[in-house]
Amino acid sequence: MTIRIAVGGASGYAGGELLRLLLGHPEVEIGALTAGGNAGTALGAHQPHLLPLADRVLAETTAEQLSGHDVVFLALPHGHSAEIAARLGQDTLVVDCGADHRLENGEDWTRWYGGEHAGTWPYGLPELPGHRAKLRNATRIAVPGCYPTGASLALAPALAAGMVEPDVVIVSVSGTSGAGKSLKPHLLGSEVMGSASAYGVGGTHRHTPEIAQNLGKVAGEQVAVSFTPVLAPMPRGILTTASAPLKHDADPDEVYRKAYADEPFVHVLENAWPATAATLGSNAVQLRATVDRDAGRLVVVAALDNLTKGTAGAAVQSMNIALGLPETTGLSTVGVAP
Ligand SMILES: NC(=O)C1=CN([C@@H]2O[C@H](COP(=O)(O)OP(=O)(O)OC[C@H]3O[C@@H](n4cnc5c(N)ncnc54)[C@H](OP(=O)(O)O)[C@@H]3O)[C@@H](O)[C@H]2O)C=CC1
Ligand SMILES: CC(=O)N[C@@H](CCC(=O)OP(=O)(O)O)C(=O)O
Repeated sequence: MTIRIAVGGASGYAGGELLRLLLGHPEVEIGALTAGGNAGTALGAHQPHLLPLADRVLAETTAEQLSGHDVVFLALPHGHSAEIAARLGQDTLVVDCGADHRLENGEDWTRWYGGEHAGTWPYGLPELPGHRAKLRNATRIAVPGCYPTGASLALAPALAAGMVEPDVVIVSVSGTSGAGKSLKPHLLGSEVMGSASAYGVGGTHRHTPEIAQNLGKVAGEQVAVSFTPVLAPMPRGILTTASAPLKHDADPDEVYRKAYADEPFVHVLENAWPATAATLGSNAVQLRATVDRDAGRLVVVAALDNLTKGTAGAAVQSMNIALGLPETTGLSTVGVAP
């Protein structure tokens, strides 16, 4: 079977990671590649690591350019996917790496992103209960945000087991590629190098409602989420530390190992603590949970690559499920270290 794919936003970080993974996918043929202002230039000028595609010329991001493919990946800024998807038939699988279709509550969307909600699509985090089944045969998929992936996988097993109170604290350290390629004042090299800085402090980051949505479903009740993102001087990776008050005593190793026993991409570590370097370029999430007895809290640490499992890897994994391919096709769990 040859799956013809197109990538909207191929010059960006998420688009580049999608193409890196898709070049290694045995069932895929790469069709149209599009961009915004960089349309008309060669992909090699933006993605020098994607040598086999270096001479491809980027087209404008329009539904016409993206139509005629089996799968269209959209790695565009927020707000661009609904209009394009509406003009691609339901026989095309559209996988949106942006946030437009992740939230279920339209009021949440308007509060956190502004404007009208474009609707909710099946959510590309199959490791959360109930999601894998909804991805099978889906024709529209919303890829999770990079922070919600680590935070949700870190806390879901404990909340599902009733082990902790629905009142969680999450601090996630992210590499700079999480912010995309466009120039942002706080991301100038001289501001970022040699310094770690918190942002979106005080419950103001737009991933907070997405995390609360995921955890609330697992817990079966509303979960209070305090989330603080931290920018760190590294290109890729997210290290999340999550904690919650213990409700009853249980062995976290057992709870977490059981929850993820059949998951090919979630690795519950036994001897080491998760580190971002070990997940670079891989679709793996490393996790480990423990109990801080003096504080009466569960503490979980999770590491992933924001561009792989945090975006493009989740997109390819979700495509595999939707098309009935083995879920791990074209995806590696081998990282790069040191
Ligand atoms: N980076 C990450 O870790 C994650 C990113 N995402 C999401 O993926 C999407 C892409 O992010 P990322 O790759 O980081 O961003 P980048 O800024 O690196 O890339 C954006 C891409 O979109 C194109 N683009 C920009 N404006 C327009 C426009 N008006 N019309 C058409 N195309 C346009 C750009 O083309 P050009 O080069 O011509 O400007 C580029 O190809 C976003 O929605 C982001 O939120 C999700 C999870 C994690
Ligand atoms: C380091 C950094 O800036 N990270 C981004 C999160 C990127 C992400 O997951 O993107 P979505 O916009 O698709 O939700 C941020 O905090 O906005």
